[in-house]
Amino acid sequence: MRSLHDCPAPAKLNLFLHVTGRRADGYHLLQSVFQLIDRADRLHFDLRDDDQIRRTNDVAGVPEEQDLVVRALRLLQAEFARRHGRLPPGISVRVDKVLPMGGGLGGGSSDAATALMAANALWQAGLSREELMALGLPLGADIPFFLFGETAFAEGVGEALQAVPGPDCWYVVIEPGVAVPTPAIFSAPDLTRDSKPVKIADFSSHTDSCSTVGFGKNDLQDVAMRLFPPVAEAVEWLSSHGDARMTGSGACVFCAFSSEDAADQVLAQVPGKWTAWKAKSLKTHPLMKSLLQNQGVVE
Ligand SMILES: C[C@@](CO)(OP(=O)(O)O)[C@H](O)COP(=O)(O)OP(=O)(O)OC[C@H]1O[C@@H](n2ccc(N)nc2=O)[C@H](O)[C@@H]1O
Ligand SMILES: Nc1ncnc2c1ncn2[C@@H]1O[C@H](COP(=O)(O)OP(=O)(O)O)[C@@H](O)[C@H]1O
Repeated sequence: MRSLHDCPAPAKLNLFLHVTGRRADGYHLLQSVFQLIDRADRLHFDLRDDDQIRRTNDVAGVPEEQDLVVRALRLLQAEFARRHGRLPPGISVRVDKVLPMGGGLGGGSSDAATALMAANALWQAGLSREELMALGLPLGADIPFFLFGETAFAEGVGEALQAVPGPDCWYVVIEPGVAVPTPAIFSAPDLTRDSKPVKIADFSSHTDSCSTVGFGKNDLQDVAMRLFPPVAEAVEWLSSHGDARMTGSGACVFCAFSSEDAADQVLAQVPGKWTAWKAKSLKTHPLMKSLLQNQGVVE
């Protein structure tokens, strides 16, 4: 197998996100439920005749050397060399972006996770899911979740993951048109940093219907709304249709619905100044069966 084309890198939503403390190194301790949804970037991988890792297309705002995909592939290539005493062939990768950057949808992290899964299969590198998660974590706190591949209750900085049944919902997502830089939110003096820890069972008892998906809150939302008024505007508008909240450190805002029709009705009313779309919750990562478990990889 020399190629893997059209590999999805799905987005995530943080159904709630609590900041419960701060580590000695300044990173914040979180509790969150990460939900995969069926809106995705698409990545295409081709083995090369040399040993270079190259991105073949332009991605606005992301130079090749900084792309999490390129950096993840180079990390895995070095790990392969450490284990096998030789470099595996290089990879040319094309990254077709659909997910907005700085949107709180985890696009960059998901791209990197998909790249790790694809290269692990193309090189037959044989790393386990846990080994890939450990390799990806230094590049981004959300990368382990995408490799975990199912709805997860996350703690720590997002690396301590436990599977949890998520609600089966349709989501309307609004892109407010700003990119929120994560550091700006975490460094704000008025950020809530002392939310009381919750238990998985507290969340699980709220997952039977989409109207009760509003367990907890997003502690990053008030700061994001203050610093980025378009986020506040989108939250206010969507709140008139349900329990609207921001995902991650923003900027995207979402609301859950129990049917596609209900989502369509709200989507049709979203003011034209915003990009908005609907997405369905995913129980598992679309590459989970084929790549992560190394079963029947499709070329
Ligand atoms: C908060 C989440 C929830 O999913 O937001 P999104 O990125 O998805 O919006 C993520 O955990 C974000 O993780 P990640 O995307 O790796 O954050 P980075 O951009 O590396 O973090 C930028 C900066 O934010 C601060 N930071 C980040 C994560 C964290 N748990 N505590 C922090 O204090 C640190 O100062 C860090 O240097
Ligand atoms: N492949 C990539 N896709 C998106 N962003 C990337 C990528 N590689 C690096 N980045 C950087 O990561 C930042 C965060 O992007 P992203 O993960 O999409 O947002 P968020 O963390 O808010 O969900 C971007 O602003 C960009 O500078």
